[in-house]
Amino acid sequence: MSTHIGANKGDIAETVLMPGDPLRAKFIAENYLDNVVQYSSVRNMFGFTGTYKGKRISVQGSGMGIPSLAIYTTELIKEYGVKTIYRVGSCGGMSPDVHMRDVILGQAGTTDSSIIENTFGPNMYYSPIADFGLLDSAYHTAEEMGINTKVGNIFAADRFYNDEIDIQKLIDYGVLATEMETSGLYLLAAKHHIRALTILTVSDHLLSGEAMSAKDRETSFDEMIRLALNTAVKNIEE
Ligand SMILES: O=P(O)(O)O[C@H]1O[C@H](CO)[C@@H](O)[C@H]1O
Ligand SMILES: O=c1cc[nH]c(=O)[nH]1
Repeated sequence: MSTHIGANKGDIAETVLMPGDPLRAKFIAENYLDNVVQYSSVRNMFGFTGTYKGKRISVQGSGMGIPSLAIYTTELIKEYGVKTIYRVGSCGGMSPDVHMRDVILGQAGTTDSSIIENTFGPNMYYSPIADFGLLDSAYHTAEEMGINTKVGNIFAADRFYNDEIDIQKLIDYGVLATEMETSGLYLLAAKHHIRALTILTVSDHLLSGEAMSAKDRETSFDEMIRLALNTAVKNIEE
């Protein structure tokens, strides 16, 4: 067991899908994986291992925000040997070019989180980016599956509710959508030399004010989940 994950060594696959919502983790495990075993319920941040198309895959909730994601990501890597993480999240569309239910591949993570500065110190503006191999693979897998994707910069916000930030400036600079984890995931992936990719579904739109229900955020992201799983099986080596 690690501090926040109630699994034994070997219980967790080298490839992990990581939604923020632990109930989305449960939904993915129950509806998409075979031979499922729940390895953790610590803090109700559920984790499961099963198979998809014969390949071993785990699903682990990360919670909301970079501090929570960083706990699970670090323990998955350091305690359980995880090598590849796909974040499967909801997001708020920012750009007029993205619409409700669009699937977005996070090429890079902009953030107002302190994680960059508390890693590199002041005056070093490190750019956390996706693993290019996974990004390329997910993009082409989506094409094969007939899923239209948008690819670009994601804003990982430190606060969900923040009326003090210049959202319009981020939109003007091409940021597609906002969520709360991608920059932290990509930074930690770089630190620990693992692969990571964020795949998102637009659940809200900041320009139109449209918003999905909590139940839809838990259960209605079929395209994103199948894309993540199909990309994952292509990138598992054994
Ligand atoms: O749907 P998940 O994966 O939790 O992601 C988004 O939803 C949460 C906010 O509602 C934040 O975690 C944000 O990043
Ligand atoms: O607007 C949104 C929607 C989902 N997740 C976020 O973090 N922000």
